[in-house]
Amino acid sequence: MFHVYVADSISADGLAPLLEAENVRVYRKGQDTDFSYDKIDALLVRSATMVDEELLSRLPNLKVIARAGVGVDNIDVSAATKKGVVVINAPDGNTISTAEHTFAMISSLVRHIPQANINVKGANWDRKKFVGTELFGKTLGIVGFGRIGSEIAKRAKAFQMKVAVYDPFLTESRAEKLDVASLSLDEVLSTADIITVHTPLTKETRGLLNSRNMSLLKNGVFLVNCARGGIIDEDALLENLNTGHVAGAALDVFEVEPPTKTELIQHQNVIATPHLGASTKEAQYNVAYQVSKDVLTFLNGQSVTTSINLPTIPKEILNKIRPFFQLGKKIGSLLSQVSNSPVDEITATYAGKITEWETSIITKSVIAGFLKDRVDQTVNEVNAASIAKDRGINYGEKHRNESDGYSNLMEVRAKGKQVDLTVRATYIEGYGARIVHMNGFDIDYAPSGHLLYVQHHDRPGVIGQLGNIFGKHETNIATMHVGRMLQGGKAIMMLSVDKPIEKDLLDEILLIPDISSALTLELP
Ligand SMILES: NC(=O)c1ccc[n+]([C@@H]2O[C@H](COP(=O)([O-])OP(=O)(O)OC[C@H]3O[C@@H](n4cnc5c(N)ncnc54)[C@H](O)[C@@H]3O)[C@@H](O)[C@H]2O)c1
Ligand SMILES: O=C(O)[C@H](O)COP(=O)(O)O
Repeated sequence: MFHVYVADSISADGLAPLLEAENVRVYRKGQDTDFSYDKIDALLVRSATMVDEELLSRLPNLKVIARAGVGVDNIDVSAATKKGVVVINAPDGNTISTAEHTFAMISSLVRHIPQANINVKGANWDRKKFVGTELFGKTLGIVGFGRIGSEIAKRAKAFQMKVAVYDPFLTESRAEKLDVASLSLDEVLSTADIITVHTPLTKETRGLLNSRNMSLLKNGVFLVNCARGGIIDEDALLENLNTGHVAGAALDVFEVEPPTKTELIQHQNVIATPHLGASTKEAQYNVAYQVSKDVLTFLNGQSVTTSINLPTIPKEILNKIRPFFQLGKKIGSLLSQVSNSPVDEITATYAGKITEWETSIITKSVIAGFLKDRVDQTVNEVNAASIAKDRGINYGEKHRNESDGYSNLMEVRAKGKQVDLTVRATYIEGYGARIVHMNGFDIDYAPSGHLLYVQHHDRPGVIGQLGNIFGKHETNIATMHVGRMLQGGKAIMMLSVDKPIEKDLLDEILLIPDISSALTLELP
């Protein structure tokens, strides 16, 4: 049974996939109290809950954090990553609602609708006080031209506005396709009549509009922030509102929520909403349904494509690489068990069809498999890189053309001062994963279950003696594969058996004169 804790107010209809799943129990904050933090497998939040190191330390069993929305600035993603916790979000479920809210804010701002509404409700009729500005023909500056920014541009076009955009990641072809002028930030600031920001909040975008560059703004400009508090510096904004350089501001988000800067909120030319961009029935259903389905998929052992801290791989490709991903874990574990001295470098080399796909996640699975039994914490492809770094293990990957006749080939080399191990493997559709090479020996075996790895001399009778010992200990040999370089030279053997190999059996095998080493291996 999986335990899911819903920490913020999330649409109950959208939670249906989790609520209806037989292997999941959902606990909602304030409603269900019969749960313990140490059992929670998945945590669902919006922007209210701060998922910091302290909260993470109270959730030792946590596997996934789901943000029912876009912004993950309330989640310490790097702390989650270190703990091997996957972070997912619902990137497009609230795009339309937020774009519509932004446009409602722009219209309200330039026509003073909120102020006029209060005026009329106060039994006044001050028509002269609320003379507005038309949108027609004006330039809308959009800073951050992703999902929401581009939806706003479409709406601005319908109002016959010109659109000037700043986004360092915007390609020329996309700007052309959406018929917007792609400019520098300073150019947007100095030409637009209304400016709206739609970037995530990052260290680069905090204070993106600040006291320095606000001097470039046109006199009488309107500013809008429905993205994240802090992208427009609030102190600089207040100063420019007070001088009248900025004619008005529409704010849905604040540096601190609820906002504490009363002078800014109370300013007669500021209109404000309490972080309502995504607050529609439709958006809330969309984001809740999207993350519920993804959390369920993830808990049931399948991969998801909306992860923040894993490479984003399309589902069809993910299905194709899944066998290699599993094989990567096995190879990592095999190398870890075979190497008896420290490894400080792991290199995965890919050849064949597999090089057409994203291989970085497979390399991370190799590292996770290698580290799994060596560290006292959860290791998976999310935190494998940071754990490897902490342990001084460098890793890398290469692609090469020659695949030794296999349609796909994976080679992993683990090197240290006293160790240099190489394993090659392939995956054959309908047949499964095979290790085809180990440390200079060609071989062919399935890497799973209870195995015995033997290094010996290729002499008559070795296999017979070994078989007798297994028979005496009533341990059935399921498969046996032998590899040698030269007749009568060094050779290796890989046996798979039906149950774990006991110590006294192993000790007897080691007494066979032509066997130089024998190592039991357990693979997933
Ligand atoms: N008010 C709300 O309720 C609400 C709702 C949804 C999203 N949001 C906020 O809006 C943000 C944008 O959402 P989205 O879905 O459009 O995200 P998105 O990822 O599709 O778009 C963000 C864009 O910002 C651009 N960008 C990144 N760094 C930049 C920089 N330094 N300068 C200029 N552009 C930069 C990116 O290239 C990208 O195109 C979210 O991160 C979230 O914080 C707020
Ligand atoms: O990033 C988001 O998705 C929005 O800011 C919405 O936040 P909310 O889920 O708290 O409304």
